[in-house]
Amino acid sequence: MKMNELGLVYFSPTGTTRKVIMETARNIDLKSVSYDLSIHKEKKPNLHFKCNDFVLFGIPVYGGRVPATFLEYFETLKGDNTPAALIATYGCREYEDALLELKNEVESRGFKVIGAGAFPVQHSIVRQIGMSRPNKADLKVIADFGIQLNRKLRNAVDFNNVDIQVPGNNPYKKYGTIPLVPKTDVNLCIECKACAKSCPSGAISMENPKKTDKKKCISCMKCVYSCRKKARYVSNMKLNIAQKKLTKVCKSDKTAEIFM
Ligand SMILES: Cc1cc2nc3c(=O)[nH]c(=O)nc-3n(C[C@H](O)[C@H](O)[C@H](O)COP(=O)(O)O)c2cc1C
Repeated sequence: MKMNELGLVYFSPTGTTRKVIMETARNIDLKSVSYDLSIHKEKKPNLHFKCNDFVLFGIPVYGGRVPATFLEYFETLKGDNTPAALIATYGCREYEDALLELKNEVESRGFKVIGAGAFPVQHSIVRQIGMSRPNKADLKVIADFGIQLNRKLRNAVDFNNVDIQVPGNNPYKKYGTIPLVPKTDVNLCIECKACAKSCPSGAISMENPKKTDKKKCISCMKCVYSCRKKARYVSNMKLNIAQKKLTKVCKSDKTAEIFM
């Protein structure tokens, strides 16, 4: 099949999903165009792809699901029987219904899923879990995923008979609320507004970046990671509770699962 362009459509508040998607893309022989949907946009970009494009969709798993904020951008997403592959990164607990939900969402908008991968990585809330993952060995597995996709694209005449199965249940898990809204240390904050500009859900006030709308915050931790003054933080008490809970259910040595 003569292919055109590689579209990278992803949500990556703390950068891990981006790392995984880039490593995959590096092994696909197509010119790529990135759509980072983890930056709040009042106006949604038109995400229209042709039948000979290839699209990699990348998400972090939130509560066993696709982040709802990412799906808001799907209003303007359209494929034309466009081949696509899915990447879900997760913090070594479980990815539950996330891959199945992502597959159903993209296929209902004109894409044909030809491969998928679930990759355990460092947990963005409790960083001791899966610390420093993806590591060297993980990156090798991720690169190999890209190589397999590239081979599939080169060898196929069409993808009509491809039927990738991924784990998960439908109805999906209910979205839970995570009571971890980062705060601002007013003594460290210099009001540079970097957090407000980069918040994926527009929860931080542009006029007063020390103010966070608790209802809009999705606890993605982007503001905590991106504040150069380290003024954004989650209270130690709440973090300790999360750490205790998550340490029991996460396994830092989980391995990647590839569906081809
Ligand atoms: C709000 C929230 C919910 C999460 N839920 C899960 C989960 O259900 N299972 C899991 O294993 N990891 C979970 N994680 C960890 C992330 O999936 C993981 O750290 C991911 O790689 C972060 O991606 P990013 O660096 O691209 O933002 C969650 C993280 C956040 C912030």
